[in-house]
Order: sequence, then structure tokens, then C-alpha cells
Amino acid sequence: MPLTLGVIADDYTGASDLANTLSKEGVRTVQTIGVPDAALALPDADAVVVSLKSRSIPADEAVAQSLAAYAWLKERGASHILFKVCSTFDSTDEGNIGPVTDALRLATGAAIVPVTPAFPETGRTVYMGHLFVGDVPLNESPLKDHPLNPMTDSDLKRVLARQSAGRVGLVPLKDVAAGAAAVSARLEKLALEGRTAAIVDAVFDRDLEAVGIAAAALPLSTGASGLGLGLARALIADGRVLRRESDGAALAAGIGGYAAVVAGSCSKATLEQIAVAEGQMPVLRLSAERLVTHPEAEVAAALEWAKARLASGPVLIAASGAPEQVAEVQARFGRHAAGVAVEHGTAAISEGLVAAGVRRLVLAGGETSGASVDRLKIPAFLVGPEIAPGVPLLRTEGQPGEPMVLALKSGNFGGPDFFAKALGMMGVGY
Ligand SMILES: Nc1ncnc2c1ncn2[C@@H]1O[C@H](COP(=O)(O)OP(=O)(O)OP(=O)(O)O)[C@@H](O)[C@H]1O
Ligand SMILES: O=C(O)[C@@H](O)C(=O)CO
Repeated sequence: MPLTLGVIADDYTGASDLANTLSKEGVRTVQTIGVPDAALALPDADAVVVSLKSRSIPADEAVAQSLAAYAWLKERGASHILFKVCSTFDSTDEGNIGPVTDALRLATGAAIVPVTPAFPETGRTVYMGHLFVGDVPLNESPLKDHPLNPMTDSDLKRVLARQSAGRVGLVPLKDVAAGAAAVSARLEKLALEGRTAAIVDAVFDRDLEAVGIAAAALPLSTGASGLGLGLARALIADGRVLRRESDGAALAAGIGGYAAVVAGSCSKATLEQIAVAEGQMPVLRLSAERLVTHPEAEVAAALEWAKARLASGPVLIAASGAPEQVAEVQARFGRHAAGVAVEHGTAAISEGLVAAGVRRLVLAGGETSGASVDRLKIPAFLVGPEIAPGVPLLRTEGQPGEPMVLALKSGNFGGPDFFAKALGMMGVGY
């Protein structure tokens, strides 16, 4: 069956966030890791989310990878392409949201691209083109201190214009509130004025429903999970997609084996989740310093610790540290080198855990998840029910051997008991 919706996501956990929204809305969704090999047999799906790691790489590489993903999705019949970016619009003046949106616009032949990172369920709203995170503008939120892409301007019209070749307009909330026809009319007017992209205001899910109808009539849109919700509802309403409930019990059924959590996110939410897990399962805290200086020994010791405990229940292994610990390691070894060494270490631990019989695995952190999923050579996931907003249950597809069930958690997502909840939904009792 041809695809209806093709999504190109700029990171793995962001991809599973979007896939979660689609699946929750009743769109049968598959998440692939990178552009799949021609030989990969995928389950029947209405949407495919191609996960890239293109958020923070040089813009020309991000464009090349996104165009390759587009070619694959187009060949499978996708009638609309969504470029999934972060709901906090993570990018710099060099890109990559602008350059990738420009390139996809030319490839799809779109005159104008609606762009909105609004995701009201997680507090991301857009008004007059300004992005709010909770109750503060983006430039006053913690994103102002992001290590890779500090967001210092809440005006997304300006932010996008600085990284785009074309001119950027606005679809204001008054048009959005007036409905899909008003959004389409505004987009047409902006295109006639020579604008190639437009930031679209959205505060409530109902706004995204109107935006979704207007966007679904165009070849391309750029946004986060809120836009995914709007597109899913529009495609189901116009009959292009038949609503199908994801069967959570079936997704994890028959997948036994050991269970583990590997965390490399140092976000406030993940640190709290690890602290809560300490009262629920054995927790090993890795030494980031040793992962840099003696990686093989630190990984081997962690695996030995885990193997002695896995038969009794799930274990959690965390590299995650508090900001002052992270700063100390970064000051000694360099920010990039420390991050990469810790990612290699956690990925090697994930690989060792799977070799030891772990079939149910929770990964915390975008980069951490990316490194582990790549190391495990997982080509694709079937997307199941939601564990927490932005985090679905995933079952591996296209891998030789027994399937596994995973969760890839963005650093800031999930409540304090996230790990126990995720393991519980994987059928792990302890
Ligand atoms: N103790 C530590 N010291 C230094 N770096 C660490 C430490 N623990 C983890 N790291 C590194 O910090 C980075 C955390 O990034 P990651 O993307 O995994 O989490 P996040 O930023 O919280 O998640 P997201 O991108 O989903 O918001 C990784 O590069 C990881 O290797
Ligand atoms: O959109 C979001 O906030 C997330 O899916 C994400 O991309 C976090 O890195």
C-alpha cells in the first residue's frame, strides 16, 4: 500500500515523539533509522518517519541526508512531507531548519512552507511568530543556555529568515482561529508576495487542526508534534488515512528476556527519574572520567555488574551527572570529546546488555539513544502506545533474530516514575 505521510526527522528521539503523536491519533506508523536499504521489508503503514541525526551537523550534510530521505519517501508514494524539527526550534543562524526547508521546498515544488513548532501538550505555543516555552518566551527559557544551539531570539520569523534563502511571513492567530480556509488564503497571499515560508501561530490543539487541514493540501510542512497531530486528524478526516488503533498489548506480546535502562541524558527530568529509580531497581552510576580515560575497563565492569543482577529483574546504568559534574569532565577533556566518549561507552554497554539477553531496553537522551540504536544496528521500529507525552513503546522491525521492545526518551520528557512506567508497559514485573 502506498504511504500517505512521509516524515523526515532531525533526531531519533524527536522522530519517536512525532511517531507517537501519529500513532496516538490512529495513524499506523513505522519509524526507520536513517534511509532504509532497498531490501528492508517494512510492515504495512500509513506514515513512515525517517530518523536522521541532522540537527547539529553541517548544513550541507543535513540537506543531502534530508533529500535522500525525501527521495525514498516519494518513491513510496508519500503525498505530504513533514520535516520534523524540535519544538524549541533548536538551530543556529547557519541552520539546519532553514536550509533543509529551502531544499525540500525546491524538491517538492512547494510555493510556500507553513512552519510551526507549536506542541501545546508540552507547553510550546506560538503567538505573533514568537515561541513560548511554558509561560516564558524562548529566549528566557532554559534553551537560552543550550550548549549547542543557544536560543536567544523568540521571534521565529527572524530566526528562520536568518538561516533561509527566501523571505519569511506570518500566519497570525486571527487567521488560524478563523479556520483552515483562512490559513490557506493567508498562505496563498504570502506566496504571491514572494514569501517562501511562513511561521504559523498556534496555541491550542484546535489551532493545529486548522493548520493541519491547510498544510495537508500542500506538499510540504515543517514543525513538531503539534503539527503532526493536525496533519493526522486532517488525513483521517479527508479519508486519505483509515484510523487504526495501535494494539499495545500485541506490540510487546511474546517479547520476554531481560530488561534494562541506559541513561546518558543529564537533563533535570532524567536526573530526577534516575533518583526515583534508585528506590525501585539496582542502579549503577558510571564514571564519566573513566569512560574517557579507560573506556574498555569501565564498560566491562558495568556489564559484569549487570550480568550478576539481570536474572533478578531490571537494572539501570547511568552516565548522567549533575551540571557541576558534567562541567568538570568537560573542562578536563573538552565538551565534544567528553560527550562522544560517554556516548561510545553507553552504546557499548547497550550492545553488551543485548548480547547478555536484554530484549526490553529503555534509553534516555537523544544523543545517547542515537549512539545505542546505531550500535545495535536496528533498522526500524513499529510504533506502539504512548508511555508519556512524546515517548512511545517501539518494537524492532527488520532485524535478524528475536524482536526487541524499546523506548527512546528525549531528555526532558516523562514524569518522575518514567522508567518504572516504561518497564511496566514492556511487561516487566519486579
Ligand atoms: N557525566 C557526564 N559528563 C559529561 N558528559 C556526559 C555525562 N553523562 C552524559 N554525558 C553526555 O551528555 C550528552 C547528553 O545528551 P543526550 O542528547 O543524550 O541527552 P539530552 O540532551 O538530555 O537529551 P535530548 O537531546 O533528547 O534533549 C551526551 O553526549 C552524553 O554522552
Ligand atoms: O520536539 C521536541 O521537543 C522533541 O521531539 C525533540 O525533538 C527534543 O529534542
